[in-house]
Amino acid sequence: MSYLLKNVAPLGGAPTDVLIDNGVLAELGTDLARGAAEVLDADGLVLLPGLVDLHTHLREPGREDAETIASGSAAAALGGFTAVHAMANTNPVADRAEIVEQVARLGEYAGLVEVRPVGAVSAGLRGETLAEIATMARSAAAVRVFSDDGACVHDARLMRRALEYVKPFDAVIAQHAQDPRLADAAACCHEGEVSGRLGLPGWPAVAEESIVARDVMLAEHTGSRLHVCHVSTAGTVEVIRWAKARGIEVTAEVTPHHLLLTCDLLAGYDPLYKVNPPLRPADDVAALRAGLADGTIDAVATDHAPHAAHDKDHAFADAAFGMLGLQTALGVVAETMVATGLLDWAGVADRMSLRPARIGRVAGHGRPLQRGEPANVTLVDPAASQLVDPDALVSRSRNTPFAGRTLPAAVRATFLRGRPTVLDGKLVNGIPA
Ligand SMILES: NC(=O)N[C@@H](CC(=O)O)C(=O)O
Repeated sequence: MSYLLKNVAPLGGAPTDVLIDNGVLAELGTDLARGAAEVLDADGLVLLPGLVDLHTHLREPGREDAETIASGSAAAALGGFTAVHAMANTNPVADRAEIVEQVARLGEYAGLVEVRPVGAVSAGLRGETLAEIATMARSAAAVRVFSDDGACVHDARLMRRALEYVKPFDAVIAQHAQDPRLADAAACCHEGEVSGRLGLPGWPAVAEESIVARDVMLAEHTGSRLHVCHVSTAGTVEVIRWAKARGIEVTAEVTPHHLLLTCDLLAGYDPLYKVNPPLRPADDVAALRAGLADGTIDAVATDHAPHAAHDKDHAFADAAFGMLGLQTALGVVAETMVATGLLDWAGVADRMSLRPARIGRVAGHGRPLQRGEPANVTLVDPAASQLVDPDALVSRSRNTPFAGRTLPAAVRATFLRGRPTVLDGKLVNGIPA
């Protein structure tokens, strides 16, 4: 099947026609002949390289009540993604070849996005001994991102070893930066005025910043690649800016929710706003936006963290950490970065596709929109808007913090290797069972 996108704006630039044929962008130009292709009127639509998420919790194996690889893949495709990285904090933990290979295989069966498994850094995410990094890197899943996300690799010696170990595989350590000695187990919100007012134990910003400062020095010492997950404070942005200026190989991501929401939302003790790292004050949000705009923060990553109602609907202190993100990410970025003039659509493509694909070494994704490139692309209507209705999301969970908000822009179509997974804003093959 081939598709002719009529009058589409690649990266928001001048309108042109794009022919998708044989899995690739076969032709770009004005007034292309339709031939046997199905024509999609793309007037006013922006063509982006398919979005790539560095940080997705798909919950399979182990918590299929909250999400499966198929349901999470469907949410991703509807959100405009063509590749996602499945975090390792599953049950069993993805700390060896059999598990990462199974995750990749289930992703292929679902066939909606490329599912790139993340391997654990430490065995069982316990932070004591290294996981089977080499066998995961050499396995059929060819893991290139390793992370204990949900837990910090807090032991400096283990972190140093992990950085050294991944280097020959050109892989990266994605660190959940949070010193467990500074952010104790009971902490559940930003430490500051808000934690005092609500009477909740808080996480100080320095628990994140001190680990990032240490890790960039370890990355410099080892000459390895470090990636900082979900940056949440202005101080972390400063440390990364300094490290990059020094030539250290560090990259970083920010989540959509940290770009939009502040800890003021916690006033009603609604557990939907409970997330790790926590929502921060407005000054931090402004610094995160500025850091993403100037490229200090390389990527937007969703940290899509589905939780079943029986884990999330509790008193604030007892509820699970995490928020859905895949289906709302682009809208939140459009609101916080495009509508504010901080990024144009080419900038969105860079932060949500090109750079994350490069960081994760995801072949065939995050490529320039040029003839011959794999047709992993998404069509966005920048003039549309979407009302977030939790019941309309295809995730198995409902824990979106954006319910009732109207977000700008809407994904109209997503193509994976030339095949549409989403058309007219709907899954081509319906919602997976
Ligand atoms: N980001 C989150 O709030 N939750 C994550 C893991 C984590 O605690 O970081 C999850 O797996 O639910």
